[in-house]
Amino acid sequence: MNILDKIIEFKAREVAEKSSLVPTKLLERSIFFDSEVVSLRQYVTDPEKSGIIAEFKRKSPSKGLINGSAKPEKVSIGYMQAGASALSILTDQEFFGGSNDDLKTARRFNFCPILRKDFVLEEYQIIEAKSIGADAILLIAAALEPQKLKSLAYFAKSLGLEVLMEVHDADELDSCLCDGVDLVGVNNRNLKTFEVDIQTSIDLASSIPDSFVKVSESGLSKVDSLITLKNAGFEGYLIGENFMKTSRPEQAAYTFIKDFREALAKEKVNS
Ligand SMILES: O=P(O)(O)OC[C@@H](O)[C@@H](O)c1c[nH]c2ccccc12
Repeated sequence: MNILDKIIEFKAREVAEKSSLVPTKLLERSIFFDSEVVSLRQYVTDPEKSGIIAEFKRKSPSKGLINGSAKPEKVSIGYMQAGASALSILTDQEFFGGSNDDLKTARRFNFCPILRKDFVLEEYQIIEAKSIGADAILLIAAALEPQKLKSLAYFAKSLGLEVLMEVHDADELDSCLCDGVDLVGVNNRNLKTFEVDIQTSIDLASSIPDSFVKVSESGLSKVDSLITLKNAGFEGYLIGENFMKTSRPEQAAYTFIKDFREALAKEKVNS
């Protein structure tokens, strides 16, 4: 059984348990439930912004512990001050050390789009995402049957949430793309083998129709890679570990975004 299968199996049990303990009626009473959604799509494509979706991630199955002491309030505020377009907050506890509280904390301190990073299998989790203050959810093609992914995407839309659909190859893209999706994320990391290669994004770029915002995810640590991705049509760049592995993720984001902006300015002058 690969790691993705393991996560899905665990998550299915977790959701079944949670939904029997906390009914959706209760989730719908949250103060966040009726608050307005901040558009991830809009912030990522805003030419004034960097396009970087900065992620709060304490650990991962591929890297183990990444940061054991980071505080979501400090890091999320710092990420946004550094010039990130949006936040991605891991809420999976078992495999990534995250929590719904991390996302709620980020929500309280920031006005910006927040992506709930988790393994969504059921509508229940989408209602939950809304109840903790998320603006967008992730739907992973490798974790869902195409019909299920599509129906979850439309359900998210019906709650006003935006959808980032994650793919790893052309088959996933072809079978899952639908207009319930707002952004398409190409994961450079194969969730089954953990191999990382930004060529995955480059290869898929031209197959993603222009009506979807293109986001490249994972393994991004070099400004040069972002420039290459931008030239290939990507407007969003999801970065976690490169910031989180340092003792001050917000400072790492600041330096990286500053360097990215300078490199872009240079490119403009030279072209
Ligand atoms: O830490 P990285 O290599 O910068 O990657 C961030 C993000 O792309 C990664 O955390 C991620 C991409 N898709 C996921 C699905 C579930 C959990 C995590 C992820």
